[in-house]
Amino acid sequence: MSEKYVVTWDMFQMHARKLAERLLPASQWKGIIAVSRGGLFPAAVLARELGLRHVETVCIASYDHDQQGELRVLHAADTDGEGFIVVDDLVDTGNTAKEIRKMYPKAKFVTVFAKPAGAPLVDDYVIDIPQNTWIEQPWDLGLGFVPPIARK
Ligand SMILES: O=P(O)(O)OC[C@H]1O[C@H](OP(=O)(O)OP(=O)(O)O)[C@H](O)[C@@H]1O
Ligand SMILES: Nc1nc2[nH]cnc2c(=O)[nH]1
Ligand SMILES: [Mg+2]
Repeated sequence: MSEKYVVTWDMFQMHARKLAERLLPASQWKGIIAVSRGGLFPAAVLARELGLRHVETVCIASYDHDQQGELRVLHAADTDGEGFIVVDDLVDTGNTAKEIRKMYPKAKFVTVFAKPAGAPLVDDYVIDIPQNTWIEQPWDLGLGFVPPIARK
């Protein structure tokens, strides 16, 4: 990836809240299925904003680099997705989204960020990100010392 897009916690929360607004009225939903792990973060925001307390997970692990695209399902919520919001933090190639759609055909599948290859696979998302850009999520970052510009 040639570019980087750094996301802070407050921007993430702001975008996730915008997603929540588009999921009103909340009464239409039985609950949320978070695509763990990235989807746990927007799921918490949606659950809070929409007053939903039924939160399930689908736990997916990607294989090694030499087996790119292969996914292993470690745990799945037992439903066809009817009345559920399935949420992930982002869609990139769309490989994860394809698998999720097969598992929960009746759910509404949303993400906070979407790159062009994956965007057609989600029902809604908030922020467009170019395909060549790596999204740095706040839970993968930490505060660190930055040396003064003038220091040699
Ligand atoms: O559209 P794709 O190319 O499939 O990529 C999107 C997926 O990649 C990331 O998860 P990752 O597999 O890194 O695992 P994690 O959520 O446990 O960090 C992200 O949270 C999405 O689930
Ligand atoms: N953090 C992060 N995880 C990803 N998984 C697939 N694409 C991305 C990305 O751009 N950022
Ligand atoms: Mg993920």
